[in-house]
Amino acid sequence: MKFPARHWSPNLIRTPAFPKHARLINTATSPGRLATRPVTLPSSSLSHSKISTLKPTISLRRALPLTLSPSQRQTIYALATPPGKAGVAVIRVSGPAVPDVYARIVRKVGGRMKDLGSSETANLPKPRVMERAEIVDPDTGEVLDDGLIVYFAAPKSFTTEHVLELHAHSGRAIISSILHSLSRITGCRPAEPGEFTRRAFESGRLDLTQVEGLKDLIDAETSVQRKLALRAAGGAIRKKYDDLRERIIYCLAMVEAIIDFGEGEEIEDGVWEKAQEKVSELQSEITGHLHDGRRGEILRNGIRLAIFGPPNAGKSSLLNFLAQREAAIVTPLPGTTRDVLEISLDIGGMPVIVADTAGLRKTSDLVESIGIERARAAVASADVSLCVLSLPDVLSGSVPSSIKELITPDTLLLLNKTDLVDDKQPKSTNHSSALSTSEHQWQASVNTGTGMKHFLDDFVQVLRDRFDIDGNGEDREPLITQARHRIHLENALQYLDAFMMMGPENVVFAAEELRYAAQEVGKVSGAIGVEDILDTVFKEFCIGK
Ligand SMILES: Nc1nc2c(ncn2[C@@H]2O[C@H](COP(=O)(O)OP(=O)(O)OP(=O)(O)O)[C@@H](O)[C@H]2O)c(=O)[nH]1
Ligand SMILES: [K+]
Ligand SMILES: [Mg+2]
Repeated sequence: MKFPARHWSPNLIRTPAFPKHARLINTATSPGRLATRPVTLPSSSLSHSKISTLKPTISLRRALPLTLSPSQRQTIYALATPPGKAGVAVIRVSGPAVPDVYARIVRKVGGRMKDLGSSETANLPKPRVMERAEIVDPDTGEVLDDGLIVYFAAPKSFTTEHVLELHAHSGRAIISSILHSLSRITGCRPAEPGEFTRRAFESGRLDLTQVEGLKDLIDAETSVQRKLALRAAGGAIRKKYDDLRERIIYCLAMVEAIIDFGEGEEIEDGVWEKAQEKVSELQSEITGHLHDGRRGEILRNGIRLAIFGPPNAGKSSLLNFLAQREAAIVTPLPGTTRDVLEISLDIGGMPVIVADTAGLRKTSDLVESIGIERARAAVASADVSLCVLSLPDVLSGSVPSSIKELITPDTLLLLNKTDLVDDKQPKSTNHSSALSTSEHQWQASVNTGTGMKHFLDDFVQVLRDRFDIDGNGEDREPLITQARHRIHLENALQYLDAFMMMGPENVVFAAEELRYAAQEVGKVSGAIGVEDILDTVFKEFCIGK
């Protein structure tokens, strides 16, 4: 079979914005879209075993969006700890002017006064060793604070540049005098939000999933979030995306071998089929990740739990019990709660955003009816819903059907006010088929506390099971923890789908699909440097990180 000459193929690429409707553009007139380098193949005939050593046209190395060489860069500084009165404040300085900064504003306690103003004569301290030092005004030599300093020599630092950390006492006047001193040293300027981390990324020390993990680690409020973030920051997620990308590139290498040599001529038959087989494996794997019930994203952002039910069932009382404070108004008047009240809680180590809602009933009150609409919307958008009913109402069959309709097998059901039932034995609610559909139900009394410990323990376990928190093993760890990852994986899948629809006669276009798929996966880790992705990721950071 003859294939078109391939020399034009790198110039013809499709705009990723329209994956379904191919549009060909020329990279010669649209520079920077896709860089490819030619395949170097051994001149002898190829066999399957040799294909694995092929160098495909996408570099496996991280594309560095570095624009300035380290020596051209400015030195940045920022307060790395929260501002305010505290024992210690850390001011971080990173960049080529660090030796100068050290020479001019650090003075060893008990040591000789240094020749202020000359970096040439600066004796930089031993890296990674904390030293007691005075921090002084660079012009007057006035002592600003007595603290500690630690120096990290390039490239063994977070940013891979020279880094100096000044550990001072955290007080407003001390911090501002040190920052002001730094501003007077040539080449130094205040850091932008996330700029230290951005330098770490640009130097290849961190990839984007690690950057996001770092941000999440700082923001983590529960142990589940911390574990998830630590895994990302440690590079476990990066490894998985790198692996996916390398496997796509392996398929691309096979397809490119066909383009260059033509099946049946110099390479064995069946290479096309082999590539299709591998791509189909990738398709189902990615589909599996996309159908993860948004576990990673939910655990990262918080499980949305909606409490709903008829008026006076004790929904707000339950919210207050979970929050351990009087967060919501509780009165004997039905229709007390009108708006959705959301509280973020740590429940059994999990981040849960609990929403208390207005009791559902027919009403002519305008405000209440808006509240009820919002309640329904909250239930519809929740990850987990918990229906509270009063047990006496259930036993007397007075639960309205409009509420029973909302109860599905996934709905958690708390039958409250057991204290109002004479016989304290748990009651069978089997006579109400709507209620028995719920797989998880408890009987308790929020007011007296009877049954509440059991409810809470069980409830935590249901959440842990539902979000697979105790599941062991790498495979159980969610791969997608950000909406951004999902978008890139969905795009990659579309390109793989497009590849699978092509026959060997379209081998050149098929290769392009794989190239795009690899590129999409690469965007997750930042292996493909796309400015707008970088800006979105880094703008979420605060200054000093
Ligand atoms: N006896 C008894 N009363 C309870 C129990 N739980 C809540 N109550 C009472 O039931 C009344 C209504 O409680 P709320 O928590 O305001 O009920 P709600 O479901 O939020 O009501 P709305 O906001 O009006 O829809 C209050 O007087 C509570 O003290 C319970 O376990 N036993
Ligand atoms: K009430
Ligand atoms: Mg209420």
